Amino acid sequence: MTPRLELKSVTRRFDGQPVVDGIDLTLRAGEVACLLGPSGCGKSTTLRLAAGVDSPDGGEVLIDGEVVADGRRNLPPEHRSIGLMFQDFALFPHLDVARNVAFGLSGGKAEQMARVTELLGKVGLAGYEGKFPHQLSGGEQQRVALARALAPRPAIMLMDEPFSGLDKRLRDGIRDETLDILREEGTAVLLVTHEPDEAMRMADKIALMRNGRIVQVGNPYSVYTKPVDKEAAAFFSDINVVHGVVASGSAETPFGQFLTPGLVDGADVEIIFRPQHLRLDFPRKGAPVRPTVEHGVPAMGTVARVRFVGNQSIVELEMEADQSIVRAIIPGVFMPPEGTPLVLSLRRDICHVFPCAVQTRVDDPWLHQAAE
Ligand SMILES: Nc1ncnc2c1ncn2[C@@H]1O[C@H](COP(=O)(O)OP(=O)(O)OP(=O)(O)O)[C@@H](O)[C@H]1O
Repeated sequence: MTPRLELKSVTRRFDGQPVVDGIDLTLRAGEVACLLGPSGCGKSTTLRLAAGVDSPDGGEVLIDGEVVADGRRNLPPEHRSIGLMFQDFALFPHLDVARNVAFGLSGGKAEQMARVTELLGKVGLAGYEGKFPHQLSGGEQQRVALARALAPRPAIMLMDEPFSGLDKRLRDGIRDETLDILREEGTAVLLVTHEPDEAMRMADKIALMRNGRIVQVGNPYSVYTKPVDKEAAAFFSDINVVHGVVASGSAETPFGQFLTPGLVDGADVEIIFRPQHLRLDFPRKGAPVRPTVEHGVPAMGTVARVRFVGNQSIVELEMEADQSIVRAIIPGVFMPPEGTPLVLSLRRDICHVFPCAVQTRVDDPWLHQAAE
């Protein structure tokens, strides 16, 4: 099936610097894709190139298989069958809700009003036709903006941080409703966000960006559980880092050995894991701490600090082996006193082994089997 939107090696430079640096991305009918990355990595510029409000220096933008921009020509946004929603969704203040929604519609008056009524119903604003933007809350304005963007039945909706102006409680609800409506309308969506939670919640596909490039693409589960590098792992949550040095195909750490195939002896590696994956147990008197295939070697640590944050407890521990600090997130209330000795264990299959920067990486960087 021809993708709805395709970016091929798209490049954009400002002042000679590549801000979008050879991006490849496809968006299929009905798909919701997120461009996710830190501030300044080039997400909005990529979206603007897809929209046609900016033109690429190199590469191609295709819509339904037709080249709409390639560095020489640039089809304007109004001819691309796209809907746009930006953070500053600016409704026309002097037009009522009905006329705001009908703004981009062609056809007869009755037909236009039928579509307006249909969409206002969908966004939960039936009967709001005659109100003006200043009479609406932020959330209601956002819904009108969505209805306006959807009115001409765009094949693609391009959204740039559209929910960031809304307060958090409102945001979650509107985000879900928006997604339901977009799916109902069958619109393909490219959404820009710097919030991993938002991307995980909304996207079928996440394209993680850094310095103008896409460093990883996949569904939320694979991007979260199989990060391509330490930065990709750290973008989604706090991480713990344990160091090791390669000797004969594995690295020794306080949690036992980790396999490091393809890395030369003497190479520094980092073993990455998320705090919610660290298991804590009280030591059993007289029972020795035994390694298992699944968990490797348990390590000893003592509680350095505990914070209770409502639905979970964050426990900082000092590792006995090297006095480094690791963090565990335990659901519910777990508040052992400072200085309590605990046994720390770690499932091998959720750890990621990466060589430290500047070394060459092997094919399967998230390798993590027990070496014992
Ligand atoms: N018209 C422009 N002229 C010069 N530099 C620009 C222009 N537009 C964007 N930039 C620069 O390009 C870089 C990427 O900007 P962009 O807005 O695409 O990033 P972003 O990932 O969307 O960031 P944010 O999440 O903060 O919106 C930034 O350093 C920005 O200053």
